[in-house]
Amino acid sequence: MQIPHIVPTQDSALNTALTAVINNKTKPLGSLGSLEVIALQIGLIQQTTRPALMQPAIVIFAADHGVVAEGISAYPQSVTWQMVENFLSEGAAINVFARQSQCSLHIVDAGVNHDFGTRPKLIAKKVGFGTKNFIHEAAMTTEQCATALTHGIALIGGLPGNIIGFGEMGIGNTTAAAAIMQKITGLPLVECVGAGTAFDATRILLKQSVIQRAINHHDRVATPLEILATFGGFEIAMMVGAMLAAAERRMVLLIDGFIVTSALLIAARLRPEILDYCVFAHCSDEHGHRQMLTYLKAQPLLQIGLRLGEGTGAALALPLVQAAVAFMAEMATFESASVDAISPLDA
Ligand SMILES: Cc1cc2ncn([C@H]3O[C@H](COP(=O)(O)O)[C@@H](O)[C@H]3O)c2cc1C
Ligand SMILES: O=C(O)c1cccnc1
Repeated sequence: MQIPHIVPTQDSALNTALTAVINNKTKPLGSLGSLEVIALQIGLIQQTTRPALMQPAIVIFAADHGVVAEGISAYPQSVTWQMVENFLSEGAAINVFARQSQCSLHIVDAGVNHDFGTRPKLIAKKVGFGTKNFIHEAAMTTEQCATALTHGIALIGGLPGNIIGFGEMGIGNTTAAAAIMQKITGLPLVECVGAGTAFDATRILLKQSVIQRAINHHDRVATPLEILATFGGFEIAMMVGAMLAAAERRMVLLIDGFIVTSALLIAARLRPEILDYCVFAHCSDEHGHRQMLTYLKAQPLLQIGLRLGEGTGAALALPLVQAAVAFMAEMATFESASVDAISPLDA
């Protein structure tokens, strides 16, 4: 398997040209805040002073986790496939928000512990019926990890647009994401473990001790791909492949919450240039997400107490990203609108 090659977006001449376009719009300098940062970023990604977003898509990667046997989630594993059914019948939060943001939604079975049969609307990329319990053995084999990455890479070729939001579904995956976070960032485990779907302190303590035992058990695991195969999930590995391929294709990557960002931690360790292509939709209320974002030097767009996943933060932030590109394309300049620009004394 070939890890996609990603080109850094930095280009000082284009940066200057884009900054001039942004600053010539009829507004005080810098007054559109984060939208200006995103407009500049997308101009650099698309290598143009006239960026445009087409056919936005959100892809939900679903899979199950063997570590649920340790009681780390408040919900049973069956919820994963039941929620996939809910996505397919358009009843989940992400269906509502994707409709509202007018983006297409794609659901991938990366490794759910359920036989869905043949379903036209479900993208069947099942690597296995859930991962192994990583407290005893690696969650997946090296081959399964490579297969998941390869499927993720291939999926991107089937998308017509130039912006992709990442979402996930998998009972137990906040435990996998917390383990990945600890291994990649080196932060103390207590900083990495949050409640997930649970709300009782006892379960958080249980999660911490399960992950600590697993980390001790797999004490030689060090490279990003080893970390992914040992502690990850099929949906997380498939997201890593899809993220790398999307950045290679110069798409905008809309990053959702805690689990999606854990996939990005792996992708960024493999290809640091990927961060040039990422827009961070929100800061989740999941304990640990803020620290992950700080580690990646990321500025999230929203902080509205979300802790759901599914790509809901990405769907909600999409209109803001579209607004950034729209103001570049549609706002008048000081010259075209005959508005007096900044006076030379203050310039
Ligand atoms: C009904 C329901 C819908 C969800 N949609 C996303 N998640 C979120 O919660 C799960 C992770 O939390 P934990 O690690 O505690 O199991 C993931 O499936 C995530 O996408 C859901 C969870 C539930 C219960
Ligand atoms: O931040 C997230 O994406 C998240 C948090 C809790 C549960 N599921 C997802």
